[in-house]
Amino acid sequence: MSTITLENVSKYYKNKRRSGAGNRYEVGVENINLTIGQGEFVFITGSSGAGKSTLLGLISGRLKPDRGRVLLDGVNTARILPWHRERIAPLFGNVAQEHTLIRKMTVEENLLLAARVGRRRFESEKEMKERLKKVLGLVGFSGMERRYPVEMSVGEYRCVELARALINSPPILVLDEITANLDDDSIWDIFHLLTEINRRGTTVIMATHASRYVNIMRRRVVTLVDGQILGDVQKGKYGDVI
Ligand SMILES: Nc1ncnc2c1ncn2[C@@H]1O[C@H](COP(=O)(O)OP(=O)(O)OP(=O)(O)O)[C@@H](O)[C@H]1O
Repeated sequence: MSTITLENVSKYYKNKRRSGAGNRYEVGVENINLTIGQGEFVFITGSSGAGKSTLLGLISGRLKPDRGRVLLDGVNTARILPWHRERIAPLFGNVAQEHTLIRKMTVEENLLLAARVGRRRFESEKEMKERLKKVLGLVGFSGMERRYPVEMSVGEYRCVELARALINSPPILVLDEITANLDDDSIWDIFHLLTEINRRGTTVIMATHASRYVNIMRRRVVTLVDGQILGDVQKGKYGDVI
């Protein structure tokens, strides 16, 4: 079980566009206080540049806060010694905004690579392949092990990335804009899939612009504006601010 807590967390970037006496730093997020319990389904919303990707990076440990603390089950992740960081990585299954399957590898090769470098210990190659079959079945991709990324639609590609994120059975999924550029049917398929994964106990944290779907799903909605949380509403709607 993993509870994520952010206490007064800020993240700044060096401002590359600075000219003359402008700001030296760009705000990624500022003074974020947020707790997400195991098994929650949370949408992170906000306009472009509001800080969604930064927040997801801080949650999954990809980014380090400049101020404040990120706690996992009460343990400050900054205090975890480098050689113990590998304990954090298996907690998160990530799907990034960019497409990240390896083009020259089949679906099976992509997923097995993630299983081998992931820190979940499979007892045997057989167990790993059984897990591969299971996650491909879950995303509706049974029997497609030999396909290459170029042979897939964007929606199928996203499902395979989800399967890859799930192969090591992480308790938390962190998803950044994974339904961008998908047609309605594919978006629905992914939301149904995520609902099912969440029903089985996995925390789902998802940055999205898909307002229509957020409004239908009625889950917790965290709204960011200029790097700050302006809304955090259970069974919320897109753009709810409190
Ligand atoms: N690597 C970086 N270097 C400099 N500034 C950055 C960097 N990454 C993000 N920023 C800035 O931090 C702010 C928040 O960016 P972030 O990508 O987290 O927003 P976002 O809500 O995910 O946006 P989008 O919906 O466009 O993906 C923006 O002003 C952005 O320009």
